[in-house]
Amino acid sequence: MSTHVSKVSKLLLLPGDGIGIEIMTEAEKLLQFINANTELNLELSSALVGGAAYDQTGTPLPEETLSLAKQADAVLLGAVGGPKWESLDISVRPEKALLRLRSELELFANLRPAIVSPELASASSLKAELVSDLDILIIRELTGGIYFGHPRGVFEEGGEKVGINTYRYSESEIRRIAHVAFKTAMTRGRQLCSVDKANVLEVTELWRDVFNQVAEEYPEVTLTHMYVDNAAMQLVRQPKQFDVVVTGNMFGDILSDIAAMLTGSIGMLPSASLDINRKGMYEPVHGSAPDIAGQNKANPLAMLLSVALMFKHSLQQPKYAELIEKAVAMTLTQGFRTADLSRQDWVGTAEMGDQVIGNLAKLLN
Ligand SMILES: NC(=O)C1=CN([C@@H]2O[C@H](COP(=O)(O)OP(=O)(O)OC[C@H]3O[C@@H](n4cnc5c(N)ncnc54)[C@H](O)[C@@H]3O)[C@@H](O)[C@H]2O)C=CC1
Ligand SMILES: CC(C)CC(=O)C(=O)O
Ligand SMILES: [Mg+2]
Repeated sequence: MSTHVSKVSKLLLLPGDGIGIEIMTEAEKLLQFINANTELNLELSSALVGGAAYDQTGTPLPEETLSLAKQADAVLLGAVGGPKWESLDISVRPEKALLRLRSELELFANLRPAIVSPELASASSLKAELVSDLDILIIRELTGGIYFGHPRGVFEEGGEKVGINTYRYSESEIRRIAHVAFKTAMTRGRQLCSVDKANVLEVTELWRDVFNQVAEEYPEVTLTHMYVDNAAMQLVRQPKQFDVVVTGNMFGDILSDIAAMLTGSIGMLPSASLDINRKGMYEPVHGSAPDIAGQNKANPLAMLLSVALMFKHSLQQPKYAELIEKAVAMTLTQGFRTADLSRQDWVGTAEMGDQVIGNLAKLLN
């Protein structure tokens, strides 16, 4: 009998709102299956975040949730927000909780892979030949830029209201994301495209200068620069020209939703948000999808692929990341599709999750 007891990994599950709850149910099923059928020892706990937390505690990010997140080895997040909380002041809206979590956990590096499996090339918004075997990675700076800069707010000025947000990056913030981007590019195709708006925004002129300086430390990587408006166009014109794309917080938010459609659906794009030690939070790129919430229609694959990223980056178990990715690919090859990927014969959120777990079971045997 084996006496080996593997280290306990403490995972915090934050379902949040809308379809966040449904897709997290599938992630939890997957994790419980792994716990019961492998040598891994995963300790799962859940906490409130977003609108659900606001309704129960009066704040979208209770101190208890933040403290559990800081103690966890990794955090999984579903999605936050929805029409119910849209009239609240921005300072207490569910989305603010997400920004604060990212900031408090210092998760400055957000990796958003857009990978097109051959089975889904026909589901893409582009012609299949433009996207088949596409594998690009968008790296988004996640704790700076216009979502965090000060001053911010709505002020009285000259007898009218003026709304202000500030696009701010320090040299050190740019340098640390640049190192992540260059190091990541070294592990892939060694092509790094930095996206900015340096023709009009001084902050991104600094961004470009710092990237050029850091590039000298990575001579094997080819660095190019592109303006964000062109990058948005190029992503849908010829996406395979990109390998790794790195950009600031808001540009990365927008470009990753565009990249999602190359894969067929925003329900396919996972993400990893990492701190300097690769401790992280893992969440799909999409939001709480109020239009389909509670209908068993959400695609859970972005969430399940985020679990795979967690095994790869925070738990140092690349074998399980690969197994989950394979189980997802098998499920697609078998023809299973949620409603976002197929007009007919689609399966619900729970059935899709069950199929992935069934395939994982086959791979483990
Ligand atoms: N990370 C997060 O928690 C995010 C939260 N939000 C919040 O979510 C709420 C809704 O935002 P929207 O702008 O509508 O963006 P969204 O990403 O929630 O939905 C956009 C569209 O994509 C569809 N969709 C999204 N995820 C899907 C999935 N897994 N399967 C199938 N279809 C899916 C939705 O049905 C909708 O038609 C807002 O309150 C917003 O602030 C938005 C983006 C990210
Ligand atoms: C609260 C938003 C910034 C969330 C979002 O749209 C994202 O992270 O992609
Ligand atoms: Mg977004």
